[in-house]
Amino acid sequence: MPAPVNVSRHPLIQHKLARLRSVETKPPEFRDQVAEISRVLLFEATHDLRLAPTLVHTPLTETTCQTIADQVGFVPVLRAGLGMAEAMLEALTEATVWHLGLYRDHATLKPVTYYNKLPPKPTMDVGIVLDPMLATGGSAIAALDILQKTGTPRLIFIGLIAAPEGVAALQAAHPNVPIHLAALDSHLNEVGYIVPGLGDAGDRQFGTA
Ligand SMILES: O=P(O)(O)OC[C@H]1O[C@H](OP(=O)(O)OP(=O)(O)O)[C@H](O)[C@@H]1O
Ligand SMILES: O=c1cc[nH]c(=O)[nH]1
Ligand SMILES: [Mg+2]
Repeated sequence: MPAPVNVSRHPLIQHKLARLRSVETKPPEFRDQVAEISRVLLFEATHDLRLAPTLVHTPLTETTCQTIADQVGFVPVLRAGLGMAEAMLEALTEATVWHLGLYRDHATLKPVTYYNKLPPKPTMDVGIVLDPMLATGGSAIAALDILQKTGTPRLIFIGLIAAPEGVAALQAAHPNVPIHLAALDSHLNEVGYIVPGLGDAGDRQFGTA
């Protein structure tokens, strides 16, 4: 049985997705919505990180609190994953960021790697691949293949919008990797775009359309 696919049911996510999808939404607001949705998804996706007891002095007394014991590495898939990583770093400031440059060839729809800042050996307990769009699944699979080779013990994928075709392909290639999403859409169109989707997530964040 593959790891679960979690599609957030949070009303705030639904509300913000409406703005994200709208063709009227310009890059500044688009980036804000990517950031806010990403932070909520991070909270959901990291619900089972390990904790360790830590002694804290409050103004009144000493008390034992819990702090995150797992070392987390974010792997944003450039370009579109960048906004997700920045937002998540604000929530989990101790995380490491491993940039991974992939683009999808327009003719073949296959991913092409152009930048890889991942470590050769495992340095983190949990590696989280970040890419807003899971379309054919080729880019997410390639990112997880590369991350898996580092020997990072626990892997997670967080995306904003997926097509059923991408989810099926990712589950087949990486059955142990949980998938966290804001929305699972209807299908891919004839040129591999998610429908209804939001268009090109990189272009809409950075104003390059
Ligand atoms: O599931 P797939 O079919 O592989 O498609 C998804 C990929 O396409 C987009 O990247 P794009 O190639 O547009 O690069 P960009 O982020 O630089 O715009 C998106 O951010 C994913 O990385
Ligand atoms: O719908 C899609 C598919 C791939 N990449 C995007 O940015 N959007
Ligand atoms: Mg793009």
